[in-house]
Amino acid sequence: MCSHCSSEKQNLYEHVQEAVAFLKNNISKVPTVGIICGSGLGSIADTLINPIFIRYEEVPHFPVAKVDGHEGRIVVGELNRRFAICMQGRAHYHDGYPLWKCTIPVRVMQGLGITHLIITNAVGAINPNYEVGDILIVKDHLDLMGLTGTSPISGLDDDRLGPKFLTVTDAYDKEMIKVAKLTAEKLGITDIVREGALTCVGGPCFETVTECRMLRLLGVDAVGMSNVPEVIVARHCGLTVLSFCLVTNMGNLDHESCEAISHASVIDVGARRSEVIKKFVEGIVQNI
Ligand SMILES: O=P(O)(O)O[C@@H]1C[C@H](O)[C@@H](CO)O1
Ligand SMILES: Nc1nc2[nH]cnc2c(=O)[nH]1
Repeated sequence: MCSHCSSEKQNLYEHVQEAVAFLKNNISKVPTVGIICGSGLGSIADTLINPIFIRYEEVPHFPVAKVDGHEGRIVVGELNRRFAICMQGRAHYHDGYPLWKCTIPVRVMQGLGITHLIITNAVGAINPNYEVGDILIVKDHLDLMGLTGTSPISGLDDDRLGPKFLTVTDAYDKEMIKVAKLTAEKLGITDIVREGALTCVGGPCFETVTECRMLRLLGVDAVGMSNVPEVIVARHCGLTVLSFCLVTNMGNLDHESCEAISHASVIDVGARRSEVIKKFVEGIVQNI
């Protein structure tokens, strides 16, 4: 790690407080719900009434989103009689940020007052029974990055940020999952809603056939390049979490039928599902 990054990491708590103080000066009310929008899912923020926009670049110590289709701004506003804060886009590990930095927005939202966080992302399906356009409610994860030494909470050594060791077997809140499933029933979309296990890889390469087959053997249903580290940090700072993914492509499990995956097609699937996803999030927020 460069000396600049290590001093930034050592001062993470203070930096989060500075970002919180900056945003408190720009936001009139305390948000209670946070939402992180994945690739192609930025339109979730359009559901907020009387929105205020703040670009990530303006917020001290915030990591800046670098991927196309990630607007890179905070949107705050009313959502179903709640005051919500939405991250319209995120920074990824493959953008060159360490995971403790990618996840600063989670800590900042907690510092502002949210209690519940909805984390979304785009994923490739590893479970061959899934289909493009499905919504996957995450009930567990395989933290490949953490298992191999790249956890967003390693080396923080600051009790003010959270405990040194963390249980994540209960990370995916059962009540929130129940609310999400009930919302799917009310919307009549249970045929496209799945429940399963997610893994996050560093990217930015989409997986090869051999990699997808390995992930299938490891028992995951979908693979993405985000979400899991944010869930870990959200639990580290005591938030109640719901995580769901949009299946934007099938993982390639077979050399013969192998298809190229592009970021443009990922965004396109998100755009095509945007109305359903917006109603899904609105319904969930109404019932938490
Ligand atoms: O922000 P998410 O994780 O949804 O972004 C996904 C993963 C890669 O950054 C990109 C691939 O298309 O979209
Ligand atoms: N790792 C990974 N991330 C994705 N995000 C959207 N599709 C994919 C995929 O196939 N693999």
